[in-house]
Amino acid sequence: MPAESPVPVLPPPIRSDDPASFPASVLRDRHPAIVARVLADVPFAAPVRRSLATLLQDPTVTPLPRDAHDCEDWDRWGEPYFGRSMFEVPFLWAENYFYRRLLYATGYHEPGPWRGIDPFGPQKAADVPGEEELRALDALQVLPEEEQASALVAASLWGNRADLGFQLAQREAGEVHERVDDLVVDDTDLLWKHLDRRGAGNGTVCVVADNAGRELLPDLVLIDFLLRTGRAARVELHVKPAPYFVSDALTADVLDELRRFPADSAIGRRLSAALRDGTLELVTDAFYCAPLEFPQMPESLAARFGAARLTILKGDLNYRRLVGDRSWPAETSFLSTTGYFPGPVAALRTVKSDVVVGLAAGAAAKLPASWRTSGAFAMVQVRA
Ligand SMILES: O=P(O)(O)OC[C@@]1(O)O[C@H](CO)[C@@H](O)[C@@H]1O
Repeated sequence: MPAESPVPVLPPPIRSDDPASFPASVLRDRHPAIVARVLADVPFAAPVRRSLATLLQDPTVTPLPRDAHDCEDWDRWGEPYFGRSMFEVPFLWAENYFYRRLLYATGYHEPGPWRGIDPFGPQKAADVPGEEELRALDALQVLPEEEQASALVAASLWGNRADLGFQLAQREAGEVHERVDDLVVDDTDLLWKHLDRRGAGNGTVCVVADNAGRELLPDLVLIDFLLRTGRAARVELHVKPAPYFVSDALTADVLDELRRFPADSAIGRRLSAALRDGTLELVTDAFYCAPLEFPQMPESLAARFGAARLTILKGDLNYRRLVGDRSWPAETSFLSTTGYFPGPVAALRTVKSDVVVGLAAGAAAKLPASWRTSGAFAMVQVRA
């Protein structure tokens, strides 16, 4: 570890026990709004509606029912927390637990007619990119390569606002924030410099996706650019194995998105061909829906990231899992919190939760009070 990046003292994990905090508002206000929307969108029968209501009424963390296929994993992960309130356990853990219980209630994994039905499907379908967005991204191909590169990073970065859980909460609270488009850390040049250094790693770029729809579309166009310009010999697109945080992308969402490219779009055709010949590989892992952070990733993922030229992590939640969902002082170095990651890593994230590292000294104090949760600010951080 370089001298300027000593291993920082670990601050405590973020919890939701302060009623005035952002995490408390997520558990208290956002989760019920998410459940209400699922119940409005999908005609689930009474038992499902009852289980979802119970989940909201009683915040006590309990083991998963014995017929859940992964109950033993959750027994292990939940052991320190069973019997406690979701508001007292680490925030990241509590959120993961909420989504897991929601999927259990709707029978997503269980044998039966509702197996594999995405409870957030109707919301995802209602928020798809329009023809205009597709055409605008398509049109970038005529620009000089450098301009395409910066436009695509910006599109992929700001696409991260397409987070339906976040939008739902803002609408409920009547807070639609002004879109300031401010980058509080911008390592974009470093990102391209690293990718231009051909020969680093095995030529693979891993993209760990976040939201489907409006975020996934620019991600796919960025992937096409990386492949088309030789900045990546192959790309792995990592998606969630099950519905998660409302709008997170699944394999089915990638396929839906590819179908949305106009028939005359070369991008759509190239991406489908890349999937067929393996230069674009879809990857998923149970880790992505587990209440864990990247230091706890399985060997198989660590090996992929370790061999890659670069891993691009999209979104707020991946950021929290990368640096640790803790109350870091904002000036903590990005390098020191990501030193464990097995290969070069870039985070593209609009700031939608309290966790932030890598800011210049004094920079946070100049930002508006709600800057960590408004979604108006963003960061591109790279550890090459
Ligand atoms: O990962 P994403 O889609 O960028 O954001 C996920 C998010 O909306 O969910 C959490 C609160 O539930 C926060 O981390 C963040 O605001």
